[in-house]
Amino acid sequence: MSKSNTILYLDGVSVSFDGFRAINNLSLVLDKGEMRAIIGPNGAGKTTMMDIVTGKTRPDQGEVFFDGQVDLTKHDEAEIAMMGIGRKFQKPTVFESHTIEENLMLALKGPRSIFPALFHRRSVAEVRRIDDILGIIRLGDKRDELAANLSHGQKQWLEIGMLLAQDPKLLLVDEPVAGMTDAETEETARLLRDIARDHSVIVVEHDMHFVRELGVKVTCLHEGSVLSEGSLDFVSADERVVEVYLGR
Ligand SMILES: Nc1ncnc2c1ncn2[C@@H]1O[C@H](COP(=O)(O)OP(=O)(O)OP(=O)(O)O)[C@@H](O)[C@H]1O
Repeated sequence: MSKSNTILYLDGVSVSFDGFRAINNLSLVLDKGEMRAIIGPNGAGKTTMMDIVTGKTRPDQGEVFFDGQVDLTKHDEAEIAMMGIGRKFQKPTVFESHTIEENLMLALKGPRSIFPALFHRRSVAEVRRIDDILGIIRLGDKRDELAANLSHGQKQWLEIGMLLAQDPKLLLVDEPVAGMTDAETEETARLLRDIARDHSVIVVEHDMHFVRELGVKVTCLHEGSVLSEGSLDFVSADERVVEVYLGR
């Protein structure tokens, strides 16, 4: 299969830990601009797959390409992040004692130290970029509030905003709606759909109501490989998916 027009291309990828194959001949292709939902039971290999993409774990075998041509197995975590793969872990890690705007400024500045990031004069371009991100993450009216005062769901949105501030091409988002209210969950689906208009996105999630709201192609992983792939209706009707995951 051709890699051109793909943002992520995994073919025949395997990785073992102490002889146990956590990822087993996994092939998964994400087109440029696509948003994909990844589902599957505990231990299916979802986190390990993301660890391989971000360079945290090296595969024993297989091809892992980003943006059609970059061989990710030849790069380390820091290089991969710089190339434009951003990852959001499940637990929000915002700077609680800083305002929403300061959190976004820190993210815009990336690896620079906190002091200059917070106290240098904001350029017009930076202010505009922060305005855009605040709009996308539904926190436009909370700019000067402390992050500590946000709800759990809003903290998740802020962290997604911090990811956007680094201008990634591909976002990996791990269980974004765990612990959110129903209203926040639905808003998160809309928010990610907005982001997916100009980014490629992979969302790992167990909440099937949320996955339905995303309205994208679904991949179900099981024992380190793809068990089923297609629309949510197709995947949920797959007896093997019902047996190992949905029917539980
Ligand atoms: N560093 C490691 N050392 C040993 N085993 C590991 C390691 N990382 C993952 N595993 C094993 O690999 C398998 C896949 O784990 P992984 O965390 O990728 O699954 P997951 O689909 O993300 O599950 P969950 O939904 O619970 O997050 C599991 O059996 C896990 O115990």
